[in-house]
Amino acid sequence: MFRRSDGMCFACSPRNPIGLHLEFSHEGDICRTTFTAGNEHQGWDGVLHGGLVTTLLDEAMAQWLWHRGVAAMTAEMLTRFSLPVPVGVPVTVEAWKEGCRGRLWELSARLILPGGKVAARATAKFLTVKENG
Ligand SMILES: CCCCCCCCCCCC(=O)SCCNC(=O)CCNC(=O)[C@H](O)C(C)(C)COP(=O)(O)OP(=O)(O)OC[C@H]1O[C@@H](n2cnc3c(N)ncnc32)[C@H](O)[C@@H]1OP(=O)(O)O
Repeated sequence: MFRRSDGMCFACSPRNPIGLHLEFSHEGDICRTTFTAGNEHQGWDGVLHGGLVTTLLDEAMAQWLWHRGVAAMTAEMLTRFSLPVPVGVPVTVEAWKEGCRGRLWELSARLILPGGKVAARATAKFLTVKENG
């Protein structure tokens, strides 16, 4: 059993002082957010840390599910980093469903740079979990 978020989600809570403060919109089958990384988010100079690229993709997929009333946890995730993501520019992250079988959900996500190039892609499996409120 997992408790509902107490509002301190690192990725999406507006209350988390060190969080990413992501806000999501939903259009058809796509869940979308934008994010501009700061210097505090970099690994290599000027480049968003890969772990945070994965966080953005993971959260977008989780929010696709959450928006539809599905409480699920990431059980497996594969990320392909195709291009460095520069800090200081707004990037777009999109997620969508690939399939569902019982408790198992398969989703994909991508991170798009200004100009339209895809810098990272992910596929993930989520498992529905029980919430106790
Ligand atoms: C306010 C806004 C908030 C917004 C939303 C909240 C914020 C979201 C945050 C982003 C999302 C995250 O990062 S979540 C955090 C990162 N993830 C985690 O910490 C998860 C850690 N793992 C776990 O707790 C667990 O392994 C679970 C819950 C994922 C699954 O455990 P379980 O429920 O006991 O299920 P289990 O018996 O292991 O598996 C059930 C069935 O699924 C199969 N199965 C298990 N894993 C896989 C897999 N990767 N691929 C295929 N199949 C799998 C098993 O073989 C089994 O098949 P069969 O025997 O039935 O045939």
